Amino acid sequence: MKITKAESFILHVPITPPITDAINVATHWGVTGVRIETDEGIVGYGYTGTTAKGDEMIASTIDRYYAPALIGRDPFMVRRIWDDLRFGPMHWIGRAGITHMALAAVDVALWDIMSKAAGKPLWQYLGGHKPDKIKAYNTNGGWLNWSKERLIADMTAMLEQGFTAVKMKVGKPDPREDFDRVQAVRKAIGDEAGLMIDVNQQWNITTAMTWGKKLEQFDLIWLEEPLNPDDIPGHRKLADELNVPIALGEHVYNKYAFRDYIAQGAVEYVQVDVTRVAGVTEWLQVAGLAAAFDLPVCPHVGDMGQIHQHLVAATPNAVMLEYIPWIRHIFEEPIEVENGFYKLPELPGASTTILPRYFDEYRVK
Ligand SMILES: O=C(NO)[C@H](O)[C@H](O)[C@H](O)CO
Ligand SMILES: [Mg+2]
Repeated sequence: MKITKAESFILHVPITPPITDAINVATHWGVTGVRIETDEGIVGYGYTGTTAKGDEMIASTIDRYYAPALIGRDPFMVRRIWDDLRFGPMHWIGRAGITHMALAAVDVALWDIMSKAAGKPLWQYLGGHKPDKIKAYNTNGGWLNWSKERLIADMTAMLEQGFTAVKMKVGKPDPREDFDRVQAVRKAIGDEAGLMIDVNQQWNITTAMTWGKKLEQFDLIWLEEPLNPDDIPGHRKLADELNVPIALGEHVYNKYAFRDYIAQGAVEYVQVDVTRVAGVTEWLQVAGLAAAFDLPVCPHVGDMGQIHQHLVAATPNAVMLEYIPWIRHIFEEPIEVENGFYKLPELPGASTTILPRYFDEYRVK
């Protein structure tokens, strides 16, 4: 099989109503990726996820440097192609961020093509582990711009829909407000429901130690991204001294950085995201690294779950998956959560095929 064409795309899908966390304001989700055609008529789609900023830099990396290098290549040589692009001209200007996310999009498209050619959903092409469903937790009712009343209403509604765990954002200017909101949510949802909190990197070590300790009483599943993602020693200190597991990974870009976090005992839930590391090829390596340390993988959903549902279904130490439904409607086979569990996709491929009408409607480039 040979690649005959590779062209980037940028879609901006509205988020209604807009949401905030401690460091992001998102009015649209950026679906920036690549559509790859082959001489056997199989078309692959791969993409990375943004808050609809910087997409043009990712797209131009694909069009100017990655696409020309793909023409004529066999998609099944995916790992050789990964090395060639990773250590190509873009290596000099970036081993993370823009150039790495552009490679993620290309790599996902190649795994989409290979599994389509095999007539299998990616989770079966990789070798299935969970036979029919994977556990979900819902983030889409816990945003930092939600009023306390809306927070409580959404959290209880999501649990009534069958979710057994929900996540809320903290990181307000005054941590006492965070404490009050977490206390109110825990009171409203009862002691049985699972609850995670996500700081989105807003605290320093002093705030994290002080308020992490105070929040222990609410029996949290994890404390997510409490500090700057480059502060490994700080997260190690929190992992040692707080009685709540530390979760992070959505801002960790490659297997070496995950190695440092894992080897230094600075992470307990590994949230490796296929759209932030360079695709399926690198995601599998990080999941294997976590497995060697008996750590659970719970991916962040920069892809909004379409690809990660496959990866979690194929990975023994992947225990559950975040659910945010902002863009599911644009896909040929949208993620489907029923009674708190993702139903596994059946169509061949990585569930990245975008419906033409939405491709046109949301395309900005
Ligand atoms: O932190 C997260 N999940 O754990 C969310 O991805 C972000 O809050 C949203 O994407 C908004 O940028
Ligand atoms: Mg997060």
